[in-house]
Amino acid sequence: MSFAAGVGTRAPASRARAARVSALRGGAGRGRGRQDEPRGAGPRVPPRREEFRPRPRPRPGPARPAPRARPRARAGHSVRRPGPGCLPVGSARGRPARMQAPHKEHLYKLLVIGDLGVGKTSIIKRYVHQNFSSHYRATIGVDFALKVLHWDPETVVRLQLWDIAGQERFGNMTRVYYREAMGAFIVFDVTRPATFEAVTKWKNDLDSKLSLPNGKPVSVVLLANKCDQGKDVLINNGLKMDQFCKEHGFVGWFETSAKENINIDEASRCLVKHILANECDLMESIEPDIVKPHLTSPKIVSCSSCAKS
Ligand SMILES: Nc1nc2c(ncn2[C@@H]2O[C@H](COP(=O)(O)OP(=O)(O)OP(=O)(O)O)[C@@H](O)[C@H]2O)c(=O)[nH]1
Repeated sequence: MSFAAGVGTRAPASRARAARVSALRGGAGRGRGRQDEPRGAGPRVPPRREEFRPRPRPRPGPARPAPRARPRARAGHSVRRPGPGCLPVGSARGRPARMQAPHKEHLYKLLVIGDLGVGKTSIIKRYVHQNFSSHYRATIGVDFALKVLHWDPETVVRLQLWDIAGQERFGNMTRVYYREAMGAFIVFDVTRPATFEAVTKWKNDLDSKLSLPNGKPVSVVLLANKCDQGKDVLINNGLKMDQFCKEHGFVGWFETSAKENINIDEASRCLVKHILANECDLMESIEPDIVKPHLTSPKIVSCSSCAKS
C-alpha cells in the first residue's frame, strides 16, 4: 500500500459508526481532529483528500567553496591583510567601500639564552605574564611564550619567546632551537661574574649556528639581570659595557630586573626596532622578479660558478 492511501482518509462505515457513538454519548466532539464536525446526523462533507507530495530534495550541486583561511604569518615573516572594518565594493548597505590603512603583522622568533639561573624564565614571566617568583625551577630543554605588541596603529608584532635552558649550553640541541630565530637576548647575572664571562661563549655559539638569510648575524641585546641586588660592579662603567657590545656585535645592553620590572620592555623594544630595520634591509636586498634590459653594459653575474662559464 502506498503512503498516499493512508493519509487523510477513513472508511465511510467507520465514520458513520463514530458519529453514532458520538451522538449516543451526547459528547462535545472530543477526540483528535474532529471538533469541526457537526454533532449528530446531517449532511456530511467528505474530508478533503490530501495528496502526498514528496518534499523536493536538495539537488546535488557543486560543493560550496570552503571559507578561505586567514593569512597567517610564519616566524620571521609578515603578512598584510585589510583592516577588519573593510567593506567590499558595492556592499549590501549601498555605501561605498571604506578604505583603511593596511594592517601589518610580524611574527618573530626570539631566543633567550644565558647560563643557568641568570633569570631567563623570570624575565619572560615578567614580560608576558607580569609576575615574578623567587622560587627557582630549572628549565628543561626549551619553553615558549608569546607576547603581542601593538607597535603602532597599523602594526602588530608577535614575539615567540624561546626560553632555552641554561644547561643546554653549547649542546647539540641549540642548533635546532636557534633555527629561524630573528633575534636574541643573552642574559647574565650581575651578582655572578662567571655568567658574564660566559656571555661571549653564548654569542659565539649563536653566531656560528644562526644567521639571517643575507648572511648577517641576528640582532642580539645583552641583559645584565638582577640589577635590584645592587651588585653592579661589573657594569658600573657604562662606557666599558658600550665598548664590549661594539666589539662583540650586540645591538645594545640593559640593566634589568625581573623582580622589580626594570628595563624589560625597553630592552624588548630595542631588539624589535633592530629586527624591523633588518627586515627592511632584507626586503630591499631581494631583487624583484623583473628582467631589465641592459642596453649598454653586460649583466654582472654575482654567482661565482656562473661567472666561470
Ligand atoms: N633578585 C632577583 N632575583 C631574580 C631575578 N630574576 C630571577 N631571579 C631569581 O633567580 C633564580 C633563577 O631564575 P630563573 O628565571 O629560573 O633562571 P633561568 O635563567 O631561567 O634558569 P634555567 O632555566 O636553569 O636556565 C630564581 O630564584 C629567580 O627568582 C631578578 O631580577 N632579581
